[in-house]
Amino acid sequence: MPAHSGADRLDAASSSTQPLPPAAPTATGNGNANGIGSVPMNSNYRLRLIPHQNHKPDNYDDLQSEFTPIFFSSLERYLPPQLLNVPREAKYKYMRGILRRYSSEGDRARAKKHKEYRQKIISNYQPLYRDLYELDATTFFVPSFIEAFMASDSNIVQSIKSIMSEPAPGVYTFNMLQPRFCEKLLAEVENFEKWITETKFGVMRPNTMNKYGAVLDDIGMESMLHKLMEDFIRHISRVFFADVGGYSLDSHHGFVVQYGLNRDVELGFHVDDSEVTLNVCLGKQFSGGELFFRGVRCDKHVHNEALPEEIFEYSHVPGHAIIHRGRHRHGARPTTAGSRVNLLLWCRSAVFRELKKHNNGYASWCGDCQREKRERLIQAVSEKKAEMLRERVVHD
Ligand SMILES: O=C(O)CCC(=O)C(=O)O
Ligand SMILES: [Fe+2]
Repeated sequence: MPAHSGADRLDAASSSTQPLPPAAPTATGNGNANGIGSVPMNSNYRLRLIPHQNHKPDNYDDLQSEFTPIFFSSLERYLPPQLLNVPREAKYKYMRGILRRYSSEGDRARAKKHKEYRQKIISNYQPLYRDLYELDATTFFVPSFIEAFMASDSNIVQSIKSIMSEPAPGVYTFNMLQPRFCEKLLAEVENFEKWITETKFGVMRPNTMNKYGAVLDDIGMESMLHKLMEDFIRHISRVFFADVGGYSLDSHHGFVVQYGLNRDVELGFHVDDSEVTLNVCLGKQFSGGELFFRGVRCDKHVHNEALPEEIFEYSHVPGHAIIHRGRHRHGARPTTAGSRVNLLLWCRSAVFRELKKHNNGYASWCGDCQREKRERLIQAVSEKKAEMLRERVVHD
């Protein structure tokens, strides 16, 4: 059964990063640490289930490894306490041992190819604005966004809530990016597109649903976007999305999508390969392009009809962000005039994915799982009641 009628194609909405259904691991090798970092592994290699939140990991950018450096800085927080402060080389060897042990030959070959692909871009593409490649909160973000994260530990939840609107359950919006930052990022993306055309470079698009768009992680923005996730998005996730990993977000897929004349027109109905998705409109001027939402569902219920109260439409505003669970079914209406470019950050949690494997098919965040559970409870209560009544009749 289609998720809802009309032109939305939940079943056709496949992407290299998220065929639907079933949710599949990323095919782009872009930093998904699935299956690692969450459980004791064997007597030689152990990781903690809960990360050391206050530990500041080392930087592994300069190491020549078959794995992306961000894997190591993410994984470091899960090291056993006695390994947290040993020399970087020792931590690196330990973590590389884990990664080698728990990744298949195929995974490693794909990761190696992807690394070479990135290397090719980074050594040939000349960025337009180098200052975009390192996170600088004061030039990237509007003051209200920065201030919300400066509150003390005891006030941070209230402070984050104070800049958010919740126009529909589980969908939050807030002002985030400065106009000048949006302009520069748009120009950088245009510059990259120009380079692709001139050099005829065989670029990989963010997913198979887009013919246009660029993976920002591939052009050198991976560590900047990782910092965005670690320093800001994880805190938001802790407040609003505790049921899908909360603060444990530890890897991401960062990209832009482009719509308009000679670009993509719309985006079919889908779910993201993420626990939490941040979507920020960069501009420029456009008509249409609204996001439509149809409720949060697990794999088992992903094609079920939406309830009327789950139907929600959102109009993008340049500079403003929308954040939602990756499993919140959605799509984008046609951009009917002008040009629209959005920045997407699909944030993932290895711990959440590991724990999800053991949830016996019940997803607390899925609207239909919740309804089924409620119905089972009501059924059980009424059976108990009937039994008690029968007993009373016998007694009387
Ligand atoms: O066009 C948009 O704003 C939505 C993009 C989106 O949902 C995605 O890339 O996963
Ligand atoms: Fe999406």
